[in-house]
Amino acid sequence: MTQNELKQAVARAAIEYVVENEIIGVGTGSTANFFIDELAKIKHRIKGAVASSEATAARLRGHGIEVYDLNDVPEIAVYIDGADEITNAGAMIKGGGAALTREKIVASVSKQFVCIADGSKLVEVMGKFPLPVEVLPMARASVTRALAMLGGTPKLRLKPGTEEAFITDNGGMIIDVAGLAIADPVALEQQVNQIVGVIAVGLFAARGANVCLLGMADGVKTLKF
Ligand SMILES: O=C(CO)[C@H](O)[C@H](O)COP(=O)(O)O
Repeated sequence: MTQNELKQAVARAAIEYVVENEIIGVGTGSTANFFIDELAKIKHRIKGAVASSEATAARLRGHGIEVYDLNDVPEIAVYIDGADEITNAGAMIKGGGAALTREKIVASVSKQFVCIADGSKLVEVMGKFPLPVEVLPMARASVTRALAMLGGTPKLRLKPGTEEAFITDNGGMIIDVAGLAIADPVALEQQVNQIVGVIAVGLFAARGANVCLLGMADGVKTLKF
């Protein structure tokens, strides 16, 4: 099976977690895109969705799914999103698609977080995937220095094919920190959150996943945390 087929399989399996007549939290990335395409098939069974990025909002609307402003939605029954890495305790690195801040906000008001990922994302210790940190542009240099003190190698994310900084949906920049072996994800999440100028860190540990649907060659494996 290709990686895309594994992603499609978990996207299909995630439909079982969709709560009828509710507003669904929807993540960002290629796996989330497969999920949106599956969600479109049952759109008459949901009220609508809250999107974690402009790209996700556009794809949802393209399928005729109503997109709600989070400010008008006090609580979300379930949030479904991918991950760049996930541990067998449900902690994740997210933000490869630069949507980490909105993803974290939507996840924070969701009763259940269902992570959908191909099996290659399951790791014992996170950090092989560079940790994304969204920062206010004026704090780019000071946050980079502070992140270097944590032992990794921070690097400003650039717009593909250019020397210009990548700008997020929120007007922030992303610093990717390579070379961290994350022994204590909750402690590191707290530490990075305390750096002045950080908008959000792509470590989802204090609030990790409740369920992970992992796409494996022999089928979808469900992990519950
Ligand atoms: O956190 C994310 C976007 O900010 C994605 O969930 C993560 O990057 C995984 O992406 P994909 O499903 O394309 O492998």
